[in-house]
Amino acid sequence: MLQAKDISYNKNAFNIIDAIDFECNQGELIGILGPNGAGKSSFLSILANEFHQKGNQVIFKNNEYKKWDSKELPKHKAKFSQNNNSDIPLKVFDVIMMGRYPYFDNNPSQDDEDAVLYSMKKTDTESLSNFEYNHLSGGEKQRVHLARVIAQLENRNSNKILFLDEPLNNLDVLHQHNFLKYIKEFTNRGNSALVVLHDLNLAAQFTDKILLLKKGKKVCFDSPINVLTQEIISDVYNYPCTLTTNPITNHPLIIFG
Ligand SMILES: Nc1ncnc2c1ncn2[C@@H]1O[C@H](COP(=O)(O)OP(=O)(O)OP(=O)(O)O)[C@@H](O)[C@H]1O
Repeated sequence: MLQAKDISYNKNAFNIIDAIDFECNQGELIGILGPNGAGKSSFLSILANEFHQKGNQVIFKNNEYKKWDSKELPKHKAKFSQNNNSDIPLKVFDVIMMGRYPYFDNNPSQDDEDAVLYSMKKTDTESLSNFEYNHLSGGEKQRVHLARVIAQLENRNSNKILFLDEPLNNLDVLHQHNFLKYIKEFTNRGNSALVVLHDLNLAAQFTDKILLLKKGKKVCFDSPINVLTQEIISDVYNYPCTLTTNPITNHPLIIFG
């Protein structure tokens, strides 16, 4: 559903992304991992059509982005970015409703209201609905923006894609797990998700494949069991680690130190 070939990105003669091939199939939850500065956010932005460079070609559902109708595209793909505006003088409900702007001109329909209610339920933000967004804690603000992107893709289209850049920042353990469970449910319905993560153990538990980056280059792109090895992880992160098996989930469990 998403193909990218030979993707590069340079700024000020610095190779941020260096000739990466990438493919995401329908229904996959792919983790993008790597140390600080590896190029994860930049690569996600290229795949999501936010950063452009001549020669890069990204095909989404058999079409280049430029061939898509600009009003239709936001109903098939949504992106959660790391740096969301932290000062929005609106109630929480209205901030989440921003995700529905592609669907209406002046007044939201019942479908739009339902999509907001659904996304609030999935992010545990229902009780915040009437609160001033600006008064929320960091983790609550994060959940509101996650609700906004969930609401954006709440429609009858099939084969949708979510781009999530560090969606778990500021979330406590309950909300981290609940959000990833929701993303798994979303991909199990035939949609796809690309998620930049720093927590390797959550990546081991929830993703189908991991793209591991270092200094703008692809180190490997494979199933978690093949990527999360002691040799690869201690080398890429430049820190010693031990691999064992999570006794509850049976997924790889990485212990650093
Ligand atoms: N406009 C720019 N000009 C020069 N360098 C840039 C620019 N944008 C990003 N970079 C550099 O590109 C590299 C990759 O940045 P990016 O944000 O994609 O990394 P990341 O893997 O997401 O990092 P982190 O885990 O710290 O969020 C960094 O070294 C960053 O300093």
